[in-house]
Amino acid sequence: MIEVHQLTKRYGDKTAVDGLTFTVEPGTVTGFLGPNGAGKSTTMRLITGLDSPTAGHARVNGKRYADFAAPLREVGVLLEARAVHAGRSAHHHLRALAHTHGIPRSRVDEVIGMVGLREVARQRAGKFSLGMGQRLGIAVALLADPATVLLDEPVNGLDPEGVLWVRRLLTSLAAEGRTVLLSSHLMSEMAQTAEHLVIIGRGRLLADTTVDRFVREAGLGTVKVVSPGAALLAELLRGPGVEITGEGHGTLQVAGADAELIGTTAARHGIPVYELTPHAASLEDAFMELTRESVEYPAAAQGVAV
Ligand SMILES: Nc1ncnc2c1ncn2[C@@H]1O[C@H](COP(=O)(O)OP(=O)(O)OP(=O)(O)O)[C@@H](O)[C@H]1O
Repeated sequence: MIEVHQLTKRYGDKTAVDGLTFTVEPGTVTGFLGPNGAGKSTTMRLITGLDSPTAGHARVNGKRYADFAAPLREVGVLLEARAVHAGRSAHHHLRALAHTHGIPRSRVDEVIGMVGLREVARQRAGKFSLGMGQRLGIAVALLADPATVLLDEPVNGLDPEGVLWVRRLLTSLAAEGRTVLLSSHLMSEMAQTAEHLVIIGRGRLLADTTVDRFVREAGLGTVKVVSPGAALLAELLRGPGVEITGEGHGTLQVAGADAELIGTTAARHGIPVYELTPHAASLEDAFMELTRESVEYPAAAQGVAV
């Protein structure tokens, strides 16, 4: 389990992490989301002892990272891929790490196989593609078979097969009862991999919830209605919080009312309905809605004063 309590990190005038409190439970993949500059990498660095907090603390399984006798065995970390000596081979790099941490050599071959680098394990890592570098970084994180895994943008540079592989790997690590914290800007990927979400903006906690609940509670879903009585139905449905578009072609897009309410209203007034199709919002829609105010570097919208 990862516990972050009132964690704060200031760099001069800049508060990168601001009184952050959350817990990452074992057994599920937790997605760590936030716009650029929100403080995700800083938080991960604080959890893994690469930086020290200005205030508050972060603990893994009840201990500060610095207090672990063999941290690699407790927490596997992928923060910056390619932090490998370019002249070394993947095999050499992993063997050196295994040697200094008392990990058996057989485990090196095992993780090389797990991450799919067997063919290139003896080549210099400096020649690796971005995706191969990511795979090596993941191999390092898993080398000591840790119970907690933190991965910052692990699918960065991976091809679709690689992305699918990371997804399966992370879900299986969580299913084994491990604690998995994953950051990624790829919302569709996050929606398929993570079960739980911690979302931050400008260093502060914005949401700590499940993916399903987060998307549902964003209330951005719409219902498509096809009816010869569309205009009358729209009139009946209109009210506070209900937004209706697309009238005039017998088709309505209704936001703020669910299919049950729409169907019941139509039935009560004897209006025939040919189609009633709910469209759930995506994680991306819900994320954009939540973080609209917290975007550190907003893109200037064309023709709109910002
Ligand atoms: N060493 C540092 N010195 C000064 N400011 C820093 C330092 N590290 C991070 N920051 C600032 O702290 C804020 C949070 O940065 P961080 O890299 O943690 O965000 P992030 O959520 O990981 O962003 P991204 O999604 O772009 O990777 C940013 O404004 C960044 O410029």
